[in-house]
Amino acid sequence: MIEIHGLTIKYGAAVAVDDLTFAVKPGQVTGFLGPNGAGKSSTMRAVVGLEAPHAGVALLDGRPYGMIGRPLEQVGALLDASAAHGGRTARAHVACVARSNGIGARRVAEVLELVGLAGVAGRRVGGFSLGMRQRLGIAVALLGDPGVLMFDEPVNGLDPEGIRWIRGLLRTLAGEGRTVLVSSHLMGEMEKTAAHVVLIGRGRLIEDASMASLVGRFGSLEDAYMELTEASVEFAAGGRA
Ligand SMILES: Nc1ncnc2c1ncn2[C@@H]1O[C@H](COP(=O)(O)OP(=O)(O)OP(=O)(O)O)[C@@H](O)[C@H]1O
Repeated sequence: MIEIHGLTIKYGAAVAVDDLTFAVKPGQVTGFLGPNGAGKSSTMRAVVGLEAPHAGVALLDGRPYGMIGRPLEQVGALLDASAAHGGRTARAHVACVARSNGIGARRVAEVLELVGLAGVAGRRVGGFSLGMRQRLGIAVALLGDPGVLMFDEPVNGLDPEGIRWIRGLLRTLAGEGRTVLVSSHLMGEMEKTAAHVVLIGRGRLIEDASMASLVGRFGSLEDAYMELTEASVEFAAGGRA
């Protein structure tokens, strides 16, 4: 379970996340949606201690990230697919993270197989496509077999097979009773994947509802999104139709 209570994150004078409160429950995929700059990544970063909130807290199963032992076994996160060192091989990258968390070589091979990179594990990450890097980031997120998983725009750069694979993976992870939070701008894909939606705009909560209720009210997730975010879009090319 992820609990966000009154979370406020500022960058200088700019408020990126503004008194945000919501909970992400285990056993279902929760889509984390909102326009560019809404504060999704900042919120996810706060959950894993990469942002110091101005106010409020982000809790993992009741405790802040800094208070949990063996963090990789509690929470896995894909936040930035470009985070891996380009000069390392995929296997070396995952093994390096594994070693520093007391995780053995067998699990390294397992997660590389799971994300479809076993055949290229000896290649340098610098030569990987965006989709391959996403898969590598997902491998690292899964390394500790954590109960909480966060994926920031994981389908970016993935081919259709990869997008379908992610959909199945997220559903399977949630079906195993894990807490799964995933951000995306692809409404059609989210409608197929998530059972619950947290929608934010300008750092504030707009909607926290089941997918079924949103689709029931608006006809589709895209229509729900367009209507509910109308007042919160900061960047719209040529104005909004
Ligand atoms: N390190 C930073 N320094 C300054 N401002 C930042 C920083 N990170 C994010 N911001 C600002 O905070 C706001 C929220 O950004 P954030 O990346 O959390 O939004 P997002 O919802 O993930 O957006 P997107 O959908 O475009 O990825 C934006 O206005 C952004 O410019």
